[in-house]
Amino acid sequence: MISVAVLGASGRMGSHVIEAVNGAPDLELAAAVDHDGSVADAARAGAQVAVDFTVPSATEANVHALIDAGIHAVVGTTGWTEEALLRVEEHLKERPELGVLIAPNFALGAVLSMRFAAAAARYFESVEIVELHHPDKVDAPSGTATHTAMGIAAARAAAGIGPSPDATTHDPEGARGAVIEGVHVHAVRLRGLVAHEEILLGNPGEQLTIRTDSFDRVSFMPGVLLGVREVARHPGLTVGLDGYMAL
Ligand SMILES: NC(=O)C1=CN([C@@H]2O[C@H](COP(=O)(O)OP(=O)(O)OC[C@H]3O[C@@H](n4cnc5c(N)ncnc54)[C@H](OP(=O)(O)O)[C@@H]3O)[C@@H](O)[C@H]2O)C=CC1
Ligand SMILES: O=C(O)C1=N[C@H](C(=O)O)C[C@H](O)C1
Repeated sequence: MISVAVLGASGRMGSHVIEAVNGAPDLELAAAVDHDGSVADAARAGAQVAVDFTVPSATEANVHALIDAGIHAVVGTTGWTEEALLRVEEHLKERPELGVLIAPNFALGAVLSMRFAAAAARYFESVEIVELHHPDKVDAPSGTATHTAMGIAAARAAAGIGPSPDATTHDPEGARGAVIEGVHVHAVRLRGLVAHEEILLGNPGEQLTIRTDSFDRVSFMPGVLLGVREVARHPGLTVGLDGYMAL
């Protein structure tokens, strides 16, 4: 049995994770921690792995506290910067036996979309991303879109491809969206949506669209459970669930 703590327990994701852990024969729920609790509660309860679905402003401190407490971490919370990831990597040197997985998206379709987009990006002149989410989401662009853009940018740089063509010289309202490593990202917030992303790739006379849709948060649970089961076997920092998959 793996003993699991859930941070952000009463949130939209945390409540699904609790249900998924309770339904898994090889996992047991050690602690459900919310805003008024802390990582110390997870440690006192003997958790081996903690799952964090909290808020961008809290997640880094949670991960450092989990490392100090000797608890493996599976993190879905978004908002991570390169500097914050480096700080976690540095901290893990003190506890080389621990694993930390930070995954911007646990839905298998989204994980595959990111891989497909990076593979396709070198064959198309233009690429842009549209992410679409429920209006209660606090961060934009989404962690998934940011990770997708970074993967695309890395693939294009490795292939020696420059930025997508764009004649825009006048955009006082920022209509061309955020630009992440040269890739334009557009964020839609709409009641009724859960989590969706389209990667649009264009060449003269053709377009490839890669689209992933999470219609329900149950879509994230197989990936979260994979992370919980695998994290202790992957010491150090892993960014992206694809690091645990045979892709
Ligand atoms: N990687 C993935 O596959 C996915 C990632 N996400 C990401 O997960 C995060 C959470 O999303 P979602 O569940 O929709 O958000 P919610 O706002 O529904 O849930 C966040 C929860 O965290 C609690 N919380 C805030 N601070 C702390 C803290 N310091 N310790 C413990 N709990 C805390 C909040 O409590 P209170 O309300 O009292 O402040 C709330 O219950 C977001 O960053 C989102 O982008 C979402 C879906 C999938
Ligand atoms: O807040 C959400 O809902 C989601 N957040 C993650 C992100 O920012 O990419 C993952 C998924 O898109 C749902």
